[in-house]
Amino acid sequence: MNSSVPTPYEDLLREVLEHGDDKSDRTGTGTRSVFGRQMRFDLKDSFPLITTKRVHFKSVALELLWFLRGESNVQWLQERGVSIWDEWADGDGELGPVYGVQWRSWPAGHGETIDQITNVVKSLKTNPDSRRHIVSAWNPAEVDSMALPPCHALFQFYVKHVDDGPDELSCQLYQRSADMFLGVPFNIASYALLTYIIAEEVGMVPSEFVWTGGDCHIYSNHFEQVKEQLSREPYPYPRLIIKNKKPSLDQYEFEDFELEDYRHHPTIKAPIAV
Ligand SMILES: Nc1nc(=O)c2c([nH]1)NC[C@@H]1CN(c3ccc(C(=O)N[C@@H](CCC(=O)O)C(=O)O)cc3)CN21
Ligand SMILES: O=c1ccn([C@H]2C[C@H](O)[C@@H](COP(=O)(O)O)O2)c(=O)[nH]1
Repeated sequence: MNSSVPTPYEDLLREVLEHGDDKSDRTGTGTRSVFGRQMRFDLKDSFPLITTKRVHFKSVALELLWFLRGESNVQWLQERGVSIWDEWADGDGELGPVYGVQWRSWPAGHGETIDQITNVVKSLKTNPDSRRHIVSAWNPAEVDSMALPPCHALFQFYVKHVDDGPDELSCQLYQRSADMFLGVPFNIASYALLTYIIAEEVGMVPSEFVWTGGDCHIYSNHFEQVKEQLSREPYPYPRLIIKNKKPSLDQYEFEDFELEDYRHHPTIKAPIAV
């Protein structure tokens, strides 16, 4: 491995493969798993898009924009060529009250809803030192009506003040269940991008993304793919530029983001466990 490039993702992937416990799971596929791990990614000079295989950034970005628009129907994604949620949707493309709904319109009773994203942006601007910059997708009253209960369940922002410079914004995610090969590279890039977008919105600069995982697993039908991936030399991460600031978070489009110098190894295909 190239020692100058930090590889928290590949290190955890190797740990799960070599030291995880074999375990059955809901999908009937079988996994190897460890519980409770953390990875940290610097967002200051680079963007953590995994390089040891190709990660389709367009799908990541469009999925995040779909969350930020409060959507719960896969039609919006399908119209843009993204099919990653198709297996879980019903005949009308509906997923139930998943991420976007909980982020933007958490039902609060009496017909009222809570827009957690607007609230967290407001709290970052008006009370940066608060320890309550939290967004939760885990709504116990609604979990049973979701096509899949949220895996990336809760996140928190943190602001660091710097002499002679803009405030720095960090984000930590709690992911209760982590498909290390297919899901996690998407999840890391998605929350890194969210941190860039929120930082832009509140006039700060992105600092660090901290990923905390509960059940971190590799599906048994991904073992060969993981071995291939771990035989590869990682490249330095790319950089991300937000080309235009939008007046509102749900107005961003894929074309507003530019990935620079994404050098990566080839795609590795794998079946998704449904
Ligand atoms: N078992 C499982 N793992 C997941 O990661 C996952 C779920 N289920 N269910 C809900 C969402 C859907 N997610 C997905 C679904 C598909 C891919 C996938 O097939 N990725 C391919 C191609 C991506 C593309 O063409 O855009 C990959 O090679 O990364 C990734 C994440 C993440 N989530
Ligand atoms: O963003 C996501 C969404 C899903 N996953 C994975 C984690 C698990 O392998 C499955 C969900 O199954 P559960 O039985 O509900 O835990 O999907 C992910 O890694 N990232």
